[in-house]
Formats: sequence, C-alpha cells, structure tokens
Amino acid sequence: LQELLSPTKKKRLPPGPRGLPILGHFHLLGKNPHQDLYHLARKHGPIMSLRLGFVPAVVVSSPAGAELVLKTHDLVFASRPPHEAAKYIGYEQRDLVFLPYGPYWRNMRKLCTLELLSNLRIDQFRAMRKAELSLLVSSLKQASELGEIVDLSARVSGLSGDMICLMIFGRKYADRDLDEKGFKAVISETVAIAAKFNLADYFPGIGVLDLQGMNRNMKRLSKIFDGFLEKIIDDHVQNKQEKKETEDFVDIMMAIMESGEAEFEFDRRNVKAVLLDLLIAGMDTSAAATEWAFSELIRHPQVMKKLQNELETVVGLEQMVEESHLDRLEYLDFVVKETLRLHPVAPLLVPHESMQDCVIDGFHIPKGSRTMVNIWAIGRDPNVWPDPEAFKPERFIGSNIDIRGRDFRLIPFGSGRRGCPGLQLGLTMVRLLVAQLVHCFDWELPNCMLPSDLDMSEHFGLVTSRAKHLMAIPRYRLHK
Ligand code: HEM
Repeated sequence: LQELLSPTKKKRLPPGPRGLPILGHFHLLGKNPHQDLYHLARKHGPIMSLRLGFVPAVVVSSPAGAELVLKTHDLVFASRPPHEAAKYIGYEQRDLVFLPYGPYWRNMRKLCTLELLSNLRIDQFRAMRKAELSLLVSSLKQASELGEIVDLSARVSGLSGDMICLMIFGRKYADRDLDEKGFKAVISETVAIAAKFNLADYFPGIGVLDLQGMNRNMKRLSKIFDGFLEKIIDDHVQNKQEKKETEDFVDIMMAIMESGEAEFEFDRRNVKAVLLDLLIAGMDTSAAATEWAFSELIRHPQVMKKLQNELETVVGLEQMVEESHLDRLEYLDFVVKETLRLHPVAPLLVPHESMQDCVIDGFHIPKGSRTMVNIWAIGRDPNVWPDPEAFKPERFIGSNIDIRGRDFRLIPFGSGRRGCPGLQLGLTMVRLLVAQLVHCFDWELPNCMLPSDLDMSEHFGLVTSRAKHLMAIPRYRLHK
C-alpha cells in the first residue's frame, strides 16, 4: 500500500559492500565463499545485498531471515537460478536439484519423494546397509590387527558410494567401470565443476564463448555419464524377467516410464537425469557429514568416550549396532546435530531464486535475485549459540531444537519446498556409520599427533568436505 501511495519512493535494497563496475562483488569471494560471506554479513547485517556480474544476489545469515525466505515467502523463493552445468549434466535441466520451480519440478519431486525416498523404500534396503557396513568393519578389523593407518575419509566415501549405487542401480561399481579415471574421480570432478562460479551464469550471453573452458569439460563429463547410464538401463531392460528381492531405483523409474502413468514428459532422458542427480546428491553428502562427525569425535576424546558409553549401555559389547538401536541413542543424535551445526555440508544450501519482487524485513528483494542462506554463519552466530566455536553436543540436552527444517537455527537439510527430500536416508546413513565405527573401534591419530592438532580446513563445493583426508588407526573393541 505504501508503495502505491508513494510510487516515487526509492525501494530500499538490503545493505551491502561496495561493488566494482561490471564484476560486482565477485572479487570478495574466495575459495571458501561461505566464510567470506559470514565476515561480510557481520559488517553489513543478516540480510545483505550483493551483485554478481549482472545478477542481483541476497545473502541471509540469521534464523529470522531464513524463516522469511524458506517459510513465510517459501513460494517466492522456491526456484533455482539458471545453472549452466545443469544444461549439460542434468539433461537440459530435467534433473531435480537445479531445476527452476514449475510443474515439471513439482511432478518430479513428488515422484522421487513418494516412489524412491519414502521411509518404506529406505527400510527395504536395511539389510543391504547392514551387509555393506559389516564388510567395512571386517576390513577395518584386519587393519586393526596389523596396526595399520587407514584413510577413513576414503573408506567412508567408498562405503556410502556403494550403498547409494546398490539402491539406485542394484549393484556396486568398481572404479574402472565409469572411465579410466575411475568412478569416484569422475563424480568428484562433476561435483566440483557444478559448484564452480561459472561466468556464464552471471553474464548472460557469454556462455557460448566458453571463456573458462567449462562447457568443454561438462560436455566431456556428460558423455561419460550418458554412456554409463545408458548401459545400466539397457542391462535392466534385458534382465527384466529376473526375479529380484528388492527393486532398485532404475527398475522403479523404468516401470513408471513404461506404464505411461506419469502425467508429464517422462522418457529415458528424465530417468537418466534423476538417477544422476540422486547419485551425486546422495553419495558425497552423507560421507562428508560422517567424516566431519568423526573428525570432531577424534578431536574431543571425552565426547567419543561418552558416545561409546551410550553404545555400550544400549547395544552392549557383544554385538554390532543395528538400525533398530538408533532411536534409543540420544547422545548420538546430539553429536550429529552438533556436527551439522558447525559443518553443514551445503553451507549456503543450494542457491534459491526469487520469482517475484518481494519485501523481506523491510528490504526490497528484486525478482531474479540469487538467494543464498548462509547456514554456516547461522551455526556460528553468538546471539543464537553461546560459545559457538566449541563442539559441545551437551548443548542439545533438554532442548527441542529439531534438525528437520522446523527450527531455523539448525537447518542443514534446508526447509520448505526445496528442503532435502533425502533427509531420512541421509540421517540414517550418517547415524548408522558414526555409531558403528565408534562402537566397534577405538581410534587414534597417526604419528603421535595430538587431537587438538587435527587440521579441520574445509574444501568448498556442492558438498563441503574436509580439505585433507582423515587418517586414523583403529583398535577393535568388541568382545566377539
Ligand atoms: C547428510 C546428508 C544430506 C544433507 C546434509 C543434505 C542436504 C541438502 C540440502 C541443504 C539441500 C538444499 C536445500 C535447499 O536448497 O533449500 C538438499 C537438496 C537435495 N537433496 Fe539432500 N542432503 C543429504 C542427503 C541426501 C540424500 C541421501 C539424497 C538422495 C539420495 C538427497 C537428495 C537431495 C535432492 C534431490 C535435493 C534437491 C531438492 C530440490 O531442489 O527440490 N540428499 N540436500
């Protein structure tokens, strides 16, 4: 109303640093943009405006701001900005993660939530998770007998990759199966390239020039993946008659495609785009969260001991942890929450885009603003978290702070329409892996390194993981 009454009044943008002509604020963002944005927000406020090339951007760094964007005005901010990588790797934006808001995204999201990532479906793979984890424990037990140093980061990421591949494709993939570079290396390269600031996303029209050589790389990667996915789908089609105990995601998607029941365009390209999306979204996220939890536990031996004591009481030293124990492991829940507060694996969520002009906390946010919610900054806000840098799972004792998107102080999975549909699967995997590895083994750092000397540097990407692999020595502690 105020705007109608005084149309000449200039709309007030949120405060922000001074930008450069043309470039805007790109020069202020380094290798870890979430950290740079945290420092800038301390100066300019929890709702801050920037310009990246020709694109207006807003950075939100408080729980109240996050609630305005992800709940109060959820629909306005439910889109994603244009993303050059998704054109190549997401089959012309037929994927889910980077898809702009609209009927296709709504349908695809519903399909994934109901058919692939439902609690029922996740439960069907319980036995598989148990078997895979037992394999890892056996191999670590051997390392323990030999007193070997293990690359825990590589082991956890291998395990989480195997689990996700078994759910999606029905089989595991050895490194050589994707490309001579290796399965894991190709996926890491894809994730890294999709997370890179691509000038074409900020200076519309210059994409064709391919100044950073990114298009060439993305075309190459998309060709590798396409061949891989085509082969998997062909194998599934050929072996359709075989009776399987549990259908994998390819079976389910192909059945939907062939039934013609999907009320929207749904052909092989859509199937491939979603399979790739889930592979990338599911594989590294759970592994990175587990790796961070483990790093903090090793750095805080008294927290590790307390968690082992809880496991001894609930599970006992005669057996391994089962998924059915997880609900009774309250301290484990606190450890996972505290880990994701300090080390959210998607520190800026996935960027949202506003679909209309909007007023947030009195500030004008123009249509088409790239919107980043800095949950890394929220997790370190001293007004929200006393002694924010300290890793203290005890802070959750007696608190009702939820991690599923209802409490904006802690939203590692996002919240609202674009919140993570893989939350249940991700949480189950992280809790199970952390519990099992803490229960079965004591852990020591190699070369007499002190826990407090462990390097905790981050490597920003679509998934922000440890910059350096976590190396540790296991000592088996169960009685059988
Ligand atoms: C600890 C594990 C995980 C964490 C912390 C996590 C976190 C997130 C976050 C922060 C977002 C973006 C939310 C937003 O933009 O507002 C997201 C989106 C998404 N996640 Fe996860 N995730 C995890 C595991 C998984 C798993 C296991 C899957 C599936 C296999 C998955 C599938 C997705 C998909 C498809 C989206 C895009 C949703 C959309 O744009 O509509 N995630 N996740």
